[in-house]
Amino acid sequence: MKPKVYITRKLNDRVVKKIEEACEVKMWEEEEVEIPREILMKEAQEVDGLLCMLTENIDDELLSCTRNLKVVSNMAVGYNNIDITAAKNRGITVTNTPGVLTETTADLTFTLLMATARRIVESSDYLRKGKWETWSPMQLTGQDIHGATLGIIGMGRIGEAVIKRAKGFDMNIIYHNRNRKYDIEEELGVVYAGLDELLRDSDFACVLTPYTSETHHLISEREFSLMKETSVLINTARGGIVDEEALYHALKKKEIWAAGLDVFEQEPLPLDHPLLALPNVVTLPHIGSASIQTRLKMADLAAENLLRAVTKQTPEHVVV
Ligand SMILES: O=CC(=O)O
Repeated sequence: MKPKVYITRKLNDRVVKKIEEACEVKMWEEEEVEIPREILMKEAQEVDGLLCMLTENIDDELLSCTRNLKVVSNMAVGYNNIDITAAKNRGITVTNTPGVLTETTADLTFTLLMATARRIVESSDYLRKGKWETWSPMQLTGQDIHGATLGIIGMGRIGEAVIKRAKGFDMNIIYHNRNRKYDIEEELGVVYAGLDELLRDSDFACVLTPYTSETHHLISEREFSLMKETSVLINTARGGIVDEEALYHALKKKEIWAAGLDVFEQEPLPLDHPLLALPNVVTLPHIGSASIQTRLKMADLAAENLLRAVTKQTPEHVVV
């Protein structure tokens, strides 16, 4: 009998066909609508494998309803949506999709940094709203990117890829990480800093650390008070790492100059969120890895991880 799997969002036919060669597949057929919790709970009960998105909360309650589940294959590199300890205690493998999205997410991180520094969205709206009546010396002036100091908080694969882009702009690069990365310091000529020192010295502070209980609200009121009035915060990691209320106040009080955010504490971001009322915040709907090529590679890798686990082989990217 073929293993049973459930896919929590419509994936492209090619990937689904590949999974169907080895498995009995059911899928939530919607692309833009999340699977309701009660349907997911029901579908997860009998399956051997679950291929899910970062939008699904795979918690202890859900895992406790499953009878045959062997693997949760997350189509994302971040896995804060999954209770890793609960999965481990039940002997359920959890996999993710690192590597394939590194360069694409670094592209978006740098795009967001540049868009925020040079007020690109605000300037485009200015023109479209008919406000452009003349050229004037200080109109829509932003911050220079070239020669500025970039502080990277969380030095993993994406951080390294961002550094390579920043070097093309002659930026000075400092980083903070739980463990120092001497090889990267040597290879890329970047300098380690304590978090407070990094916040004090950076013109652009870029959050790229995983979201865990230790990094929850890592950047909050105290941290914003250390930053320069001209500095820009960029977050393309997870919303919960930055205390959004503190960020709002820091921007209002002009403790920092602007923020570029691809991720939020609550996603989708409610339209009445106070951050959306500020002109110096660039907001994106969690599109870090959203290139056609990369999203297809992520789906392939999530499928490969799932197939390996349900056919008793070791997947390439095991979290636990
Ligand atoms: O945010 C996206 C991911 O973790 O892959």
